[in-house]
Amino acid sequence: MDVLVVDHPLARTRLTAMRDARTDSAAFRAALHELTTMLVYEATRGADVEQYPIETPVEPTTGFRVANPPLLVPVLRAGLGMSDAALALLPESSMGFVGLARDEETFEPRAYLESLPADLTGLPVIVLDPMLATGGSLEHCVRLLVDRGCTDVTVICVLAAPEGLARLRGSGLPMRVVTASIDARLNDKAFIVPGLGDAGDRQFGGMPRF
Ligand SMILES: O=P(O)(O)OC[C@H]1O[C@H](OP(=O)(O)OP(=O)(O)O)[C@H](O)[C@@H]1O
Ligand SMILES: O=c1cc[nH]c(=O)[nH]1
Ligand SMILES: [Mg+2]
Repeated sequence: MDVLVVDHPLARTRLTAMRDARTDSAAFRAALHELTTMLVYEATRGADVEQYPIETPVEPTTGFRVANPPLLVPVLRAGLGMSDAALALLPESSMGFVGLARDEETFEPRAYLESLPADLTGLPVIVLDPMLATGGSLEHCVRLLVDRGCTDVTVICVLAAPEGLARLRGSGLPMRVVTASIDARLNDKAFIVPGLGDAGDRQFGGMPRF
């Protein structure tokens, strides 16, 4: 499983804002939006393009467009904060939605929404979720996609724990991961350390559990 760590200086400053406990929800959402732009930009570097003729005000030339725009799948809630930035860079993309809430006793994901095309054969998919902790949520999500025939999955997250990466690797599911950081470990509540807390709560409110 390929893992790309995007450690561009401007990505690091946005990640720092997200980690900082003093950052309020509005600033957290703004940093996530900007960081997502950078992650999607790097994740799509190898995307196939097709050429088509255009005319500048001066003369005809060759234009380029993404040959097969990916389906974007934010994992609710926290992935919602990445969807606007991804869709802005990939305006021809369509979107699917998966809603998962991790049980904070068992750390297993509970699914509450699955809105995906029935057949994903031949369609690349970009999954958006800021946090890869135990990997249970993203394994569940990627399995939904692979069960629908998808063979080209890119998971974009802000932070990845080594434990989550190992779980995804061990799942044998076809995917690559693009992240801004591989953090040190999980704590005894399965939160990423040093992490940034609960990415859903920091965007949308909620009670701290870490
Ligand atoms: O790798 P895991 O151990 O499965 O944990 C990661 C999941 O936890 C967070 O969502 P959460 O369940 O808190 O839901 P939320 O987005 O509604 O806050 C996060 O956005 C991931 O989906
Ligand atoms: O550190 C973590 C782990 C799971 N979910 C989060 O939002 N943060
Ligand atoms: Mg949460």
